[in-house]
Amino acid sequence: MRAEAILATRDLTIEFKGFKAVDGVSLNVEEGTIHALIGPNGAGKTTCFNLLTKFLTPTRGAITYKGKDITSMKPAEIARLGVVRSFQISAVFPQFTALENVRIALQRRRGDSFDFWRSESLLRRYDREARGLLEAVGLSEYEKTRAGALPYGRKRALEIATTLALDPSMLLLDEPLAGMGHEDVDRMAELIRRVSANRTILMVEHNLSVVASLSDRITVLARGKVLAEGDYKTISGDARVVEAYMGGMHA
Ligand SMILES: Nc1ncnc2c1ncn2[C@@H]1O[C@H](COP(=O)(O)OP(=O)(O)OP(=O)(O)O)[C@@H](O)[C@H]1O
Repeated sequence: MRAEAILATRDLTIEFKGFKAVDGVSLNVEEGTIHALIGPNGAGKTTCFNLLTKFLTPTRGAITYKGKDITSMKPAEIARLGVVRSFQISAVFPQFTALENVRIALQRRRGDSFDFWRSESLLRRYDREARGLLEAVGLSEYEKTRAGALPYGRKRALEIATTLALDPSMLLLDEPLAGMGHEDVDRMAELIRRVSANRTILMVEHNLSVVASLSDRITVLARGKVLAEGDYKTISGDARVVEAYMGGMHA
């Protein structure tokens, strides 16, 4: 039996001066799954992602989260509902340590004041939870390292930790593996799998082998439209998908 759609779009469309970058997309992301959005360059993945995360406003169509219409909400409003975009929203402060960054994110979730220079004792209360999150993303040994000094892959893991600090029920990941070497790719893929427990994940990702191993469901976009949808076996055996990727793939 199929799970319920937690995030859904209907006829989602955005036009830039008459050009439809996303054209009539209807998506159903099921609760508790890892759902990937893939497609050749220029397919409309980033634009679609920006629509879902409310960084762009659609020309037409609707987006619902848990049955609630979120089409005209702002990123901060959907974050309060539990839909959080990693990387862009979860800014990491380079001058603070990994532990401090997670503490600040926890403080933000609680809505405490930002004047952390005055409230060292208050922040100590978050230490235990922050350490737990650092451990969850494999960064325990880096807790005292300034975020700016972390190696690239570790920095992105820290971004995941600061996002998890907001306790999202749905995590939207924009190319989580971009720019990573093999070792970091494996580590991040494992991390995504781990944090997907009790959560829904939607990710735009170019690394097809990781998409294949992680995703429960994949939507293939091409020229702004949904070309195919299904598990990896289904979409990789679809001649239209193979054709759309020819010449445009960078996995
Ligand atoms: N603000 C904009 N104004 C005009 N055209 C845009 C705008 N944003 C995106 N486009 C166009 O929409 C199309 C889809 O772009 P988008 O970046 O969403 O594709 P993508 O699938 O994410 O590509 P890539 O894999 O290269 O990142 C492209 O042709 C792009 O040039």
